[in-house]
Amino acid sequence: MADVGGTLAALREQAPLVHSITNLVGMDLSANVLLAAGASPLMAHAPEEVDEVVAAADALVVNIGTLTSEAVDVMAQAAVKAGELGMPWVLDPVGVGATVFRNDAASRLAELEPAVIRANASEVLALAGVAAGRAVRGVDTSVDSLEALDAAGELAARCGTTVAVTGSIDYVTDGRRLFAVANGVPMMARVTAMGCALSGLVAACLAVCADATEATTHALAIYGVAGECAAVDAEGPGSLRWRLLDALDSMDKDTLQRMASIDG
Ligand SMILES: Nc1ncnc2c1ncn2[C@@H]1O[C@H](COP(=O)(O)OP(=O)(O)O)[C@@H](O)[C@H]1O
Ligand SMILES: Cc1ncsc1CCOP(=O)(O)O
Ligand SMILES: [Mg+2]
Repeated sequence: MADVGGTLAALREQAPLVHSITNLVGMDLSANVLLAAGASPLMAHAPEEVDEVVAAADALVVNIGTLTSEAVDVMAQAAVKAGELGMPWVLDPVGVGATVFRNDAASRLAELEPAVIRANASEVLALAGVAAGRAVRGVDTSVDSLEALDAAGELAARCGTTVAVTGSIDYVTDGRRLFAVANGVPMMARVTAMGCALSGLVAACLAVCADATEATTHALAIYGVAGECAAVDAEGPGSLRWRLLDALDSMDKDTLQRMASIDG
């Protein structure tokens, strides 16, 4: 595997433009995480401009968190255009399993060949179709990431994509290779849109690292290490949120290499 410090350096050197079609809750944090990591965010949702923005961007993230039927069509339009241009894109299927509408939208988008699907464990189980008997009530996971490991592998093989299931340990698999990232702190799950913003960072890393599974693993490690640095002086979720932005901004390569815990 390429080194994680090299991916952070490439982010800062190349400042990839990341087109985000994301939810109303997560837009602000997503844009700020991208900026702090060295990338350049652009949130654009209008069908009239989506093709142009995709053409200008280096990567795309599509997130179904606050969905409307118009938004699903725009997301599909952007994903198809990205596919035509060979540009990598990330699907974040927020809350899949909670409603039929979300299930249909997530399945439709997953068929459009995202380079990466990044989700929590409940969402991976639901999207893989192995969540029978487990009610999904909202956007937060009710199970540990390890419980979704097999489902992640099946989903990756079925969709021909890389799947990242995040949680206490993050797992990244393309159905063949498997990496485990043991960074991050539990309090990250108490800040809304932490996962959404992470999906944007995964897209940014895809733009600077050709191997989608390695790029994703590096994004998770960079974010998890930032979370750990932020947690040192955080008094609660509010200060963790802003401290994470500062930690991303000031992260140095040696600290990242020393703290990154990647197995596989
Ligand atoms: N219990 C935990 N311990 C360490 N890190 C965690 C924990 N729960 C979530 N995280 C981290 O929080 C970030 C968001 O992941 P997650 O909470 O799974 O996504 P979502 O917000 O989409 O549910 C990831 O970097 C993940 O590693
Ligand atoms: C609370 C909420 N409701 C719809 S989208 C959203 C944000 C979810 O963010 P994350 O999946 O990163 O926790
Ligand atoms: Mg989420």
